[in-house]
Amino acid sequence: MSTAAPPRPDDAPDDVPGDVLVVRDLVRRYGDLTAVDGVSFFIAPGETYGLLGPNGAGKTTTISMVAGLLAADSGTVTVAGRRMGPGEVGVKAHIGLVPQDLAIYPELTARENLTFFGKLEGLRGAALTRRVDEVLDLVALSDRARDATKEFSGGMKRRLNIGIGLIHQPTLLILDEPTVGVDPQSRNAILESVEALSGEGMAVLYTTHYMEEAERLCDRIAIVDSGRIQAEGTRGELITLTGGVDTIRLGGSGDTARAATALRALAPVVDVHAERRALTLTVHDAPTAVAVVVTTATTAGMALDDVEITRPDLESVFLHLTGKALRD
Ligand SMILES: Nc1ncnc2c1ncn2[C@@H]1O[C@H](COP(=O)(O)OP(=O)(O)OP(=O)(O)O)[C@@H](O)[C@H]1O
Repeated sequence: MSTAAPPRPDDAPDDVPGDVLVVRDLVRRYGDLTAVDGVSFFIAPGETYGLLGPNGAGKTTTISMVAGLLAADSGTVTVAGRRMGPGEVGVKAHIGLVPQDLAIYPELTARENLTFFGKLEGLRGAALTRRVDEVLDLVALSDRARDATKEFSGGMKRRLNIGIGLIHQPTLLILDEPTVGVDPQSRNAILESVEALSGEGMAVLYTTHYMEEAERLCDRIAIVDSGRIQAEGTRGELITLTGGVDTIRLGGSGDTARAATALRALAPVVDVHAERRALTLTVHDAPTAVAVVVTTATTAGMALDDVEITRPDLESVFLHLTGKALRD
């Protein structure tokens, strides 16, 4: 299905000194399955980088290797200039990992949980209290700080889980599908927290299978499938891979055949598909072209009752690159 060449294949990333994370040629096999198959990317300070792909694409396996929880079969991970390797405690101190599974104590309050994990990270006294307050604020749980977390909603527990990952002020925050199964209010709070952290200069590695989240949060996005980065870039760069054409659907009655002929002659129009009561056009830059399209169709004798513009999104990019839908 894929026709366009990906802008950045899995060869060496064009990282620069000062990048928070540099991943080169990571490979991880489980028996015959290559779960991660030569993944390379980098993240600059203040950048949010997304791994967008369906379940089983290899996202969790990749971040487990980045966080030093899982050994790679080959490839390297460098965080804040230091190579991840066995026993590399110094490197791990730069990383805040927020796993999919919750790691909180239900009998403790939110504040007690954060204090406990803060102590594990070596924080004490006033610095610890100050950091716990900051984190409670960041994940929007200040007003529930004294409540036992067993009473929290799933979304609030997720937010606390993120707070725990942040307690030691990591340079790199890794979030593994942090909004799966949470209520819309918590989801929004999570997305706002990530935006705030990024605004403060934190580098974020964000995995998701939600296109909308990748589009909203990520400066650059890697489209991941079958253990490989199929394409990488900004949202705009990725969308050009689909050919960059939009769709305008004209619904109505009248002389659709004559309208189709007139529309085909317009410069922005790539193709016209005619049905009895509708025309579907592929066009360049639909928002600009729509006025002349409507005028031309009307002048040719079509009475319009509906005009709909569809622009390609990351879902279209994924489909274009892999031949599959992002969500089954
Ligand atoms: N411990 C393991 N043993 C065997 N196979 C595994 C193991 N962990 C992951 N896999 C396989 O590796 C592939 C990638 O899994 P991974 O969890 O990294 O994907 P993912 O993109 O994070 O998806 P999900 O969001 O569902 O976790 C899948 O085919 C999965 O079944």
